Amino acid sequence: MKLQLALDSSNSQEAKRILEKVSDLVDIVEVGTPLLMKEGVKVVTEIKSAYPQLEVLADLKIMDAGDIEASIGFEAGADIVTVLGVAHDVTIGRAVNQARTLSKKVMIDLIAVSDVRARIDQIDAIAPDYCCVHTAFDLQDHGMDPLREIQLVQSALKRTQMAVAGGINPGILPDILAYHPAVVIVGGFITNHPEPRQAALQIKELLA
Ligand SMILES: O=C([C@H](O)CO)[C@H](O)[C@H](O)COP(=O)(O)O
Repeated sequence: MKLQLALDSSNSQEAKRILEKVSDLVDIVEVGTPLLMKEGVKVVTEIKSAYPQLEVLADLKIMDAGDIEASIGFEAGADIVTVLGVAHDVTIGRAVNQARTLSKKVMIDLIAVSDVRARIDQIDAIAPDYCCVHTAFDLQDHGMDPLREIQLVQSALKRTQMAVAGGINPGILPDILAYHPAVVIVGGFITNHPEPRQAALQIKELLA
């Protein structure tokens, strides 16, 4: 099981300071959407060259032009790019083809997919690398319970591995781990913690 650290700060200096403290504890570094929007894909290049041993994910949340936009992330140095599950199948397919050509990976983000039961089979048929059950930032204080969706997705996926994201902390993590996700994505619990390394160690202990 991999730990992905989501760097969602809109300031790359701050994001890099946190990464420096925990880089040995994580498997995948996510250059988050706010950071990409603010500073661009050059941050992906900078992080990949500073930490070549880590996988770097560019959270591009691609919605159209799957091959063109995936290439932008891959050419910047990303090992993985994200594509929205609400995008058309052809968009997902083009991003996945681009990833296959370059020996890279695609993670599909299920954020805002209304009928997950129906959509998950269609996405799995395209065989991206990961499919992420994602509780949106904006819904995290709305009492959302991701476990039903995690169970549904885990039981439906045949060709694709499951990732889980959105407000993950040590309170909910044991319940999530019961469904054996391939990737656990943690952002704010680590990055907003007064001691990010302590927070990451707490998560690592639970993953072990
Ligand atoms: O993808 C994310 C969100 O949509 C903002 O772009 C976050 O990286 C993801 O939710 C993980 O962060 P936390 O919810 O703070 O753990």
